[in-house]
Amino acid sequence: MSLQNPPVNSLSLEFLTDICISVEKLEMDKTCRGLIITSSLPKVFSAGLDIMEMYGKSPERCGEFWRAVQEMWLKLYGSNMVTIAAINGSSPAGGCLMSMTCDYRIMADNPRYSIGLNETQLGIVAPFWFKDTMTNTVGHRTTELSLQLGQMYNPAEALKIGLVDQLVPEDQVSHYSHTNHDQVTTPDRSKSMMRKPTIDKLTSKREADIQNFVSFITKDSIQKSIGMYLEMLKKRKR
Ligand SMILES: CC/C=C\C/C=C\C/C=C\CC/C=C/CC(=O)SCCNC(=O)CCNC(=O)[C@H](O)C(C)(C)COP(=O)(O)OP(=O)(O)OC[C@H]1O[C@@H](n2cnc3c(N)ncnc32)[C@H](O)[C@@H]1OP(=O)(O)O
Repeated sequence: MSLQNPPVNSLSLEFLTDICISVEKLEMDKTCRGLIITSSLPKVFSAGLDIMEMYGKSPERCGEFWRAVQEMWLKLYGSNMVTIAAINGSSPAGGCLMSMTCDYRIMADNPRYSIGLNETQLGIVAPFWFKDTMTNTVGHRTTELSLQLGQMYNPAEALKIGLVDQLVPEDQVSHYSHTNHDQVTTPDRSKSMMRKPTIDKLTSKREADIQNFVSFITKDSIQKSIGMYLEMLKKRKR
């Protein structure tokens, strides 16, 4: 599955819906045992959630958006396929979350790329299931430090903390993700045994999580920080 939503593969409601439909189709295809997620765009795996979906939108629309974010996570984290993230560019926040849902992460060894949960930098708190996914990937202490600082990691740092499993030359990410994943076997009951408690936690709190998100994101103070962050993103470009 090659992500293609220019300019930066931000996860809008529409794009998330497309991703969910694609994963569902593959999941039902009995001939398909594995899924490699990568990006068709240069330099960016995914810029994470589309910030425009969280800025100036109605509570109803925000709720619909958040349900789609949850659905993407539930489908990928609970997938019965072998899943590999071929991270061929930067992958902040929701992009990092998406790659952490996979069984194995291969990243391009380019120091200009970064990956991590940077929500703190936007003035928001990472939702509990983002935190749980990271804890399951890199452990409690690293997650605590990482979330408090909104830390982004270059590929070497990401490998060191176990946020990615393998670094490969940039032009070989696709090759390695198709051929070099002996460490990942066909998902059996171990995968669901390891992930089920985390999945059940969100499933049982899904509606409350949507309500929390909507009331948090529509607050004036949060809207103001998101607006400032958007300005910063645009200025940084000039
Ligand atoms: C108390 C708590 C109670 C309850 C808690 C409940 C809920 C918690 C609340 C909220 C949780 C919300 C979770 C959010 C997770 C996210 O994923 S937020 C998104 C975070 N993403 C980012 O910060 C990424 C920002 N982007 C970048 O760093 C760079 O763009 C990137 C490195 C990806 C690529 O760089 P480059 O190739 O140089 O591209 P540009 O920076 O020039 O960008 C091109 C244009 O794209 C626009 N853009 C970039 N990222 C986004 C995005 N995520 N969404 C929308 N638009 C984006 C950028 O502004 C440029 O636009 P322009 O061309 O200027 O119009």
